[in-house]
Amino acid sequence: MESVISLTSVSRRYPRGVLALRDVSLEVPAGQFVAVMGATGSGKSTLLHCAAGLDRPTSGRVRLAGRDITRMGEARLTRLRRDRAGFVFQAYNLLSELTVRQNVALPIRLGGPRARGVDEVLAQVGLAGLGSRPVGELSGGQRQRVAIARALVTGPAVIFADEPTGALDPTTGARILTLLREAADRDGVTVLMVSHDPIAAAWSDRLVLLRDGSVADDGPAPGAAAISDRLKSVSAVTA
Ligand SMILES: Nc1ncnc2c1ncn2[C@@H]1O[C@H](COP(=O)(O)OP(=O)(O)OP(=O)(O)O)[C@@H](O)[C@H]1O
Repeated sequence: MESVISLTSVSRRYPRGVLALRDVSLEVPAGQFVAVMGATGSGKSTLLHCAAGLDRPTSGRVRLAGRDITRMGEARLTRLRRDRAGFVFQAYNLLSELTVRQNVALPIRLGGPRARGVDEVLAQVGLAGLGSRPVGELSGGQRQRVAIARALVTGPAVIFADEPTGALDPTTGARILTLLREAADRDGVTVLMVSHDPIAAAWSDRLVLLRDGSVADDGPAPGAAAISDRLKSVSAVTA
């Protein structure tokens, strides 16, 4: 089966010469939950942005949900992201004056597919009673659940998550990770998550470790303690 995320020999050089990704290849099948880790500056966010079509590689090829996005025009790319991808970032990216229900319905208001009912996804993330509350009144964990509900409402092929639990306490973070795990297991959504936290990464199926913009290790995710050791060994070589 074709990969939902496919990077072939992707490199990304920023202005002023920083080579943030070096010849990265990655194939992620449907329903796989992948954690990307590495020292600060190793290229994690750049990898996620290139995979999601939020940034363009300097060389190499990117496919997303079966489409070659390497040279796709901005308008088509925006529609593809809207229709096939969900985003859960640390800063939530929610509109705090709008209600929970309005935030979740936003991708549909913007023309995305109405794959799921708003109330149905709110129930799935445990926010059934909070639909009419302004997002500005919610806790961090509740806001992140709104972000996940909003990501799920269009029935995406993939969810891109950048430090989704970075601002949350461990218990609240575990609830968010349970929801991402469920999206992969129950709905077959592919999840690509960047995280600094070995405990968060231990929820994934597969761990990709970056070092200086290259894939240093790629395999089944072990437990949190082993992830922490691997991360240290990968980061130590850089230092
Ligand atoms: N817009 C940009 N312009 C120039 N250089 C950039 C830009 N964004 C990132 N970089 C550089 O590219 C490299 C990789 O950055 P990236 O943000 O992908 O790393 P990261 O692993 O996500 O880091 P962190 O864990 O600190 O978020 C770093 O050296 C960074 O300074």
